[in-house]
Amino acid sequence: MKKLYKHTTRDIFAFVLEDQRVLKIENIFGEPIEIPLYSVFFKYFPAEQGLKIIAVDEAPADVMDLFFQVLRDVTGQDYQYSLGQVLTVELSGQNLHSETVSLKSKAQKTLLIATRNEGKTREFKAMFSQLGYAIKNLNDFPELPDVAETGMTFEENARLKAETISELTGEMVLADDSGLMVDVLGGLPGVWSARFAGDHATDAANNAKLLHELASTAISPEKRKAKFHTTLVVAAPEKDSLVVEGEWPGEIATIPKGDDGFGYDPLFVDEETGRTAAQMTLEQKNQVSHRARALKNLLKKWPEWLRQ
Ligand SMILES: O=c1[nH]c(=O)c2ncn([C@@H]3O[C@H](COP(=O)(O)OP(=O)(O)OP(=O)(O)O)[C@@H](O)[C@H]3O)c2[nH]1
Ligand SMILES: [Mg+2]
Repeated sequence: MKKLYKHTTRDIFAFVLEDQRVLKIENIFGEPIEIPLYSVFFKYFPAEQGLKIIAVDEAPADVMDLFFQVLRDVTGQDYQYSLGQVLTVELSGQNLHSETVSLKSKAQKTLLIATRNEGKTREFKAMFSQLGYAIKNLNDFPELPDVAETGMTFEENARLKAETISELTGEMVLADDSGLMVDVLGGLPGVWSARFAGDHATDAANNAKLLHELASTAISPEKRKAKFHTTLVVAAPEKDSLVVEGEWPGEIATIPKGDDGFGYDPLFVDEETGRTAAQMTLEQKNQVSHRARALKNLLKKWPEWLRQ
């Protein structure tokens, strides 16, 4: 039996079920779906014996309704869902036709991030693997130039990095410009975070300078309020770039704590938990960080932007 679920407003989309098993997911032309549009929302990870579907929250309500209709048919279970939640559904091997395996390679995409910072890249790799994307950075392309960060704002610098590399490669490119903003320093080091203690400064030198700057002026915790900021820009040929932001509130510790992370992580205390970012695992930091929040905002807008 072949069952067609036709999307009400986007008629390129259909889910095809055979004998109540997920046989394949294809568009109305019978082609396997490999467009990234909804793969951002619904990701199919064939586990060894089954299929794991992760639905990220920001799909339009009518798409979610369709998705749940399919899930109910396939599993016989009623899944509850609320906005802001990430839903993971695992279907057992017997429910699946082996053809689903080919979906993975079709859906697997690579995204180039215009950064040479391996700390950022590690975080993006973990976040994007949830969405079925592999990540490359500029260290994988030694022939590509360093883009000078001559802007005065995070957005200007992120645009410079994303748009320059996209023009040179002809590919869609994501760039991150981020930094630490300390209240009592009027938002510094800000866009100069990587260069606070001078060009090519080490993380240790930047951290030492920050502690030095705060030593006399900011004794009490209220005076040490700060936030991490990220601006993400996605650039692609012939498109206006997509720009989103994310912020993480906290304060600056008086001594470094923790060994994980990079940059100012040992000095940045998360407002909620009182732990420094370097005392968090990668997974914990990726739940709350400025970068994670910016990515969440990106996912809200990305599919619509890709369709334009
Ligand atoms: O402790 C930290 N945890 C973080 O999560 C974080 N995110 C940013 N930063 C700091 O801000 C600079 C960004 O500057 P930035 O965006 O120009 O990046 P970058 O120069 O290191 O690499 P690139 O992406 O430009 O190649 C970085 O170097 C760090 O000092 C962080 N510090
Ligand atoms: Mg930089």
